[in-house]
Amino acid sequence: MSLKINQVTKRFGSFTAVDNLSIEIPEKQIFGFLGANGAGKTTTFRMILGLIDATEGEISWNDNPINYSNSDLIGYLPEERGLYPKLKVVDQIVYLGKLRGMQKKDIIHELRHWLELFRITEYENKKVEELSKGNQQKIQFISAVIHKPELLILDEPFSGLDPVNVELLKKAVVDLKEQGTSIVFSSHRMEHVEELCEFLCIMQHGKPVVHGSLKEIKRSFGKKNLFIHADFDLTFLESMNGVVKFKKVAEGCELQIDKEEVSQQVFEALQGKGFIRKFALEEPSLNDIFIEKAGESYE
Ligand SMILES: Nc1ncnc2c1ncn2[C@@H]1O[C@H](COP(=O)(O)OP(=O)(O)OP(=O)(O)O)[C@@H](O)[C@H]1O
Repeated sequence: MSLKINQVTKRFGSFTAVDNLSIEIPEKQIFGFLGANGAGKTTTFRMILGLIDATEGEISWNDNPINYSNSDLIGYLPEERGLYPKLKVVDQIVYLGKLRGMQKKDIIHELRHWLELFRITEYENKKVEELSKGNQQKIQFISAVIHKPELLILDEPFSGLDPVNVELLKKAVVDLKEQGTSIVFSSHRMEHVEELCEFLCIMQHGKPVVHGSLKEIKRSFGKKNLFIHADFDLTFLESMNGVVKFKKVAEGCELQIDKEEVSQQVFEALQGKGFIRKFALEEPSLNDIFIEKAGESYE
């Protein structure tokens, strides 16, 4: 079971928004779909959902094309949130659940479970417009998962949430994955992707520039980060061979080095110069990788 996007292109007139994209999204995983503004993420989501047609190529779920007969297997949190402001939360979710073919009593049961999980049981009978933006977003999330979809697509699920609510939603996403849901989500916040995703794809101008497992992507990037805190001036490291980036920070510096062995040379160069409080070699962050691979249009 997996989502297959096979040689998919989407053109709007002469503009190509998605350019011959082929990826397979593994089942029961959380897959990160990343890219700068305008890279083609939402367009891809809309094609997966069948809201717009691909100009070329096919998209399938478990080897079946996605159409009206199986679209209930998918849940979608759109980037442009859309709830009915005048409806009560309960009426809103019952309405959406019924559209998905559910019975009212099952919808209410599921809704109460989610309201409890999100700590907003008191809003069941409130109108959507009376809720804060963050709480409305939780209701929108509930509307995407109420029918227990096999595949859940979340477009920027954490935007506009405070840190406590980000954690609540992250936990909900991880729990759904553990229960067997396949999840694809887009985010501009690399730390969320790093924490949640085992697999990811970074898009640029409609094409994937990085694609695979997070571990493998980090390993193959080659460069590493070196964090040094010392009570003497470290500026001389900037011109060392193998040092790609140098950033001065309050307690020392952060270096990007082009291979692991350079850390040994840096270590030797520091000897006898004074007291070193920290010397740590770390994997590149996803943010480093994103900026190098897709940063051009992000800046
Ligand atoms: N209906 C449309 N007609 C014309 N161009 C469109 C249409 N929908 C999207 N585009 C263009 O396609 C490109 C990709 O847009 P898309 O919304 O998929 O990007 P995105 O990666 O989701 O960006 P963001 O991070 O800003 O949400 C953009 O240049 C956008 O202007």
